[in-house]
Amino acid sequence: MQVIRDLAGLREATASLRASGRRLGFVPTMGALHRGHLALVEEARRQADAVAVSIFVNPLQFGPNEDLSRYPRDEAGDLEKLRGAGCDLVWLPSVEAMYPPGAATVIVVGGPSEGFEGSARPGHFRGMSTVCTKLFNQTRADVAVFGEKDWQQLQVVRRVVADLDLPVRIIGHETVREEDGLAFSSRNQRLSPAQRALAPMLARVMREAITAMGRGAEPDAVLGQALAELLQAGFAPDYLALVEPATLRPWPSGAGGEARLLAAAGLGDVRLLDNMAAILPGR
Ligand SMILES: Nc1ncnc2c1ncn2[C@@H]1O[C@H](COP(=O)(O)OP(=O)(O)OP(=O)(O)O)[C@@H](O)[C@H]1O
Ligand SMILES: CC(C)(CO)[C@@H](O)C(=O)[O-]
Ligand code: BAL
Repeated sequence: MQVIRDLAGLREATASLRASGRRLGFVPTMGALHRGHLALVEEARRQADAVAVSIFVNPLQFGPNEDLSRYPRDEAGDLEKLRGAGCDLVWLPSVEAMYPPGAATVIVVGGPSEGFEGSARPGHFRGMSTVCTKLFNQTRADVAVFGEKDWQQLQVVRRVVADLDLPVRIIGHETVREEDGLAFSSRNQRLSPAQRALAPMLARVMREAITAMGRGAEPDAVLGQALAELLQAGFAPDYLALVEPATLRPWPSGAGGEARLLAAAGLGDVRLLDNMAAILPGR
């Protein structure tokens, strides 16, 4: 496994892969890797001949009062896990290499970046879209794999790639969960034992709401009740909303079909995200 820290080295390594006719799969991450990330690496291996993973905690997608300085980091552990997962190349750029003095271009996305995480974290999707566009250009990957755990992010990336005609195919991979249902997330490490014990309730309440709505219960009433349960249990819920899956527009009242239920809830200073498909019967 090659570990590359400078752009010239990356260009050389990816050019030699392409010269040998191999298709490159790519998994962008912010490190502190867990089983969710490793599932994306396996998916990239299925989709391509060689796999590159980037580890870069992107300052541009964190707001001034967010957890950039507290974001978990474990480079040695990550490299060990990636070796075991059969990754071919790890791209570890520095902040200075990614954003040299004078850098002044960002990607601003409308549509699916509006609302939800876009409202809670102003500038987040601009920073995420900018770094992903740069990473796609730096690696010249054929395929990139993203987790459905960050559903809105996945839709925003698809929008950027379509709108800017970027020559990379985006694949979404289903959310990987702990046995108790909690979606793996690097930030889970920052939950106290009591918060960690409570955290799976978010997924459970979402599943129960989806079952009730699937049986015809009125979504507003079901989601209102679910929010109240989360609040009562000690979460600070931000949203629990049914949306049209690709555009993230509000799901039309009374419509049937496959909606997406999106949720974000604070537990201490950790923001938990989750989402699930919801099949609605229509009225
Ligand atoms: N549980 C999971 N299942 C599937 N994909 C995941 C999971 N967790 C993260 N990913 C995906 O891994 C990629 C890198 O994500 P990132 O490094 O931010 O990890 P994370 O666990 O989402 O961290 P965070 O705590 O910042 O949410 C993203 O495409 C993300 O959606
Ligand atoms: C895609 C990403 C690596 C861009 O920094 C990040 O948003 C993430 O880890 O999901
Ligand atoms: N996992 C999404 C990236 C972020 O929270 O900044």
